[in-house]
Amino acid sequence: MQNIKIGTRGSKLALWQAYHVADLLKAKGISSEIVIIDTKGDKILDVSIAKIGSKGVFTEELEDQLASGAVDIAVHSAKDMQSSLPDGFEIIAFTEREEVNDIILSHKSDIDYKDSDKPLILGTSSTRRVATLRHYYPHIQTVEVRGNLQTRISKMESGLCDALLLAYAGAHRMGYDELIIHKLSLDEFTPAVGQGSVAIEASTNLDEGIRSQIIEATHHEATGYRLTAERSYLRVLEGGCSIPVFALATCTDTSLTLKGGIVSLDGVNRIIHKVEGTLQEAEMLGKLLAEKVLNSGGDKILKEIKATLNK
Ligand SMILES: NCc1[nH]cc(CCC(=O)O)c1CC(=O)O
Repeated sequence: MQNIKIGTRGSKLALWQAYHVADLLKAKGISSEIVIIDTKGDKILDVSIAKIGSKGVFTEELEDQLASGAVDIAVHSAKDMQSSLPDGFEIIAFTEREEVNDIILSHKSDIDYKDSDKPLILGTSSTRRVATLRHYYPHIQTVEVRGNLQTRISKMESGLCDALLLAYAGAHRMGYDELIIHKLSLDEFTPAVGQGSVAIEASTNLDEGIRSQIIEATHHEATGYRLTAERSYLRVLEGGCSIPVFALATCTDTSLTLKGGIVSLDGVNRIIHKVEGTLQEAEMLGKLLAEKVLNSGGDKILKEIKATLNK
């Protein structure tokens, strides 16, 4: 087996993910090396992702390297991946998912976000989190904080906000467990599609033997079914990471439950539905959920969101 070249962004979280994949490969006796690639999303730090346009800001440059064969696979946060990949690329594996919750992270341990008498400023850059806060906790003020986790924490320390609203997976992987002061409920803060899993992307021209060995070493089957359902939902909503849609699939050995919906940017309208079926129906369940959400007012919310973001 040749040495697998793993393409990744250079942020600390991206490198954690790449080394995680390298470890999974190594456990099956496959050697690899990590190749760092700069992306547009890494370079443009002063414009919100929602404004750059989410399509491929973190993936385009990686795909160029996959296409040229300079790297064999690219590793991404599954959450940051478009629901439909450009022709010639595919996700070949999803690693076992981490806990999917959103969390509040702060040096101040006395933050009670449910107490509407206490002013609170939360830093986040996700439209889903902002809209969800407006829906459940309208007393909380939000401020946009971008950049990697280390940058966000230093912005918080310099007083931009009291706390950060983040994914548990990223905070945990970066070693910030001690600063996690609240774990948010999955019913309120239903996560973004794919949150907590690492996706492995390849060119459709990747050698079949190499491809199957990589899958064998890294793919987690239950996570795969869950993300297939969630991503199928996202594909219909055409939601990149800038649109506040959310979905979370859970599964047993045979069955799959998919809950998800959409929330208006002002937080006023939040629609959520649940569908159930077998693991093999994952793709169909995503479409079924999308149909339910769109038919119960989601179509109107989606239209409003797109009109606002395109302004
Ligand atoms: N959008 C940025 C991003 N992409 C993946 C993670 C965290 C790790 C994960 O959810 O897989 C984060 C940070 C965050 O949302 O707090």
